[in-house]
Amino acid sequence: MTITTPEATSTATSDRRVVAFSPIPSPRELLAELPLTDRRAEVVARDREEIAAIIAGRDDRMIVVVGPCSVHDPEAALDYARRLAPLAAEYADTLKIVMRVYFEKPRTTVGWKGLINDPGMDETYDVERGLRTARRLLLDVIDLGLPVGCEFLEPTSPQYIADTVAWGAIGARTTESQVHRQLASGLSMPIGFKNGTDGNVQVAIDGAQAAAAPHVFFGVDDAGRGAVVQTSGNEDCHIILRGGTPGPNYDAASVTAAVAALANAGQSPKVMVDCSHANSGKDHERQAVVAVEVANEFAARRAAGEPVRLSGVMLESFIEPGNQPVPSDADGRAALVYGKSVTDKCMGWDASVDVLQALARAAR
Ligand SMILES: O=C[C@H](O)[C@H](O)COP(=O)(O)O
Ligand SMILES: C=C(OP(=O)(O)O)C(=O)O
Repeated sequence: MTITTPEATSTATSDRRVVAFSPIPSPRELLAELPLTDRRAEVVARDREEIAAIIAGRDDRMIVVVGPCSVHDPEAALDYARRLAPLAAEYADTLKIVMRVYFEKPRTTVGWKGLINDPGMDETYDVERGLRTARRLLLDVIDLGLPVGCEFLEPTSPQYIADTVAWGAIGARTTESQVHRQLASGLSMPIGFKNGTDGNVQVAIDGAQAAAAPHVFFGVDDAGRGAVVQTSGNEDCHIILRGGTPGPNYDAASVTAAVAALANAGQSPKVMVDCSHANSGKDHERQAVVAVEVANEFAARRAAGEPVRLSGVMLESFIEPGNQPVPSDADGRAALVYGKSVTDKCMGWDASVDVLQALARAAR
């Protein structure tokens, strides 16, 4: 790899704060090395269609996006996928289970930005290894029969992985960003826009509306060249209620308000509820309470013959409950607890099984 230093490229006014440029393989090269294959492509396309049908109200199952807050150990993530796959098959008549396989973490200020950015959690930022590890894991998860859900954060990273992804999210910190709305307009899978960290739901509705429109913007092509990107717009967008600074927003009044605002904007009057983040007060044990509450509302409305307003839920779940700090040195990395989040607190596996069962019961 040739690292270009600013001395080689800078002028008196450019790159004064850039330390280095480190080239990485083009998307085309990585996809050739780790191909999706026709068989997996069929599976991804079918999963995307099913998820889009639920969002549009043509399929009355519930989407459940469940998995770790972030992937830091691909082995543990695959172990989790092996546990989840049989449940996804068992509940397939009522739930469309999608595994959260999140590689890009938006930070409130600074912190570890995820496996693609720093796969060793050692500040070596081996992005090439991160991309390769991420893509390998995505293919392995698909091979277990699970659809994959990712948050898209870096505007060019989707070129390396998006062909494998059945559902995507734009996070609370970027939902108002034009760059991310443009990106979503060209992505091939359904996309959920989170409400803002301040609790503003309208920005998510605006995001979904902006992403449904065609856009022209700067990007890179699959050879990694700078390119003008023209998109046709993504009609399969929806909003995700994740709570905010003022508190949770999964209660009936908040959902009613969001559904009314969606109808006003001409969008599908259905919401996904993120049971974690500000809806749980970042308390992983509260996620189960939130999930059961929203699922009961789902069941009650359906039983009363009223329109169902919930298209899905999101859960942060891993093998062990809680979280642990991102290690700061090699000793810390060696002492990491297997299957435990290094970002937000997650429900442990046993609690997750109970919640999935409760959701399936409610949806039935
Ligand atoms: O979901 C993960 C976190 O909530 C998000 O990345 C923000 O994390 P931070 O506030 O710890 O930076
Ligand atoms: C960062 C996340 O959520 P939010 O954008 O809602 O904070 C996440 O789901 O990992």
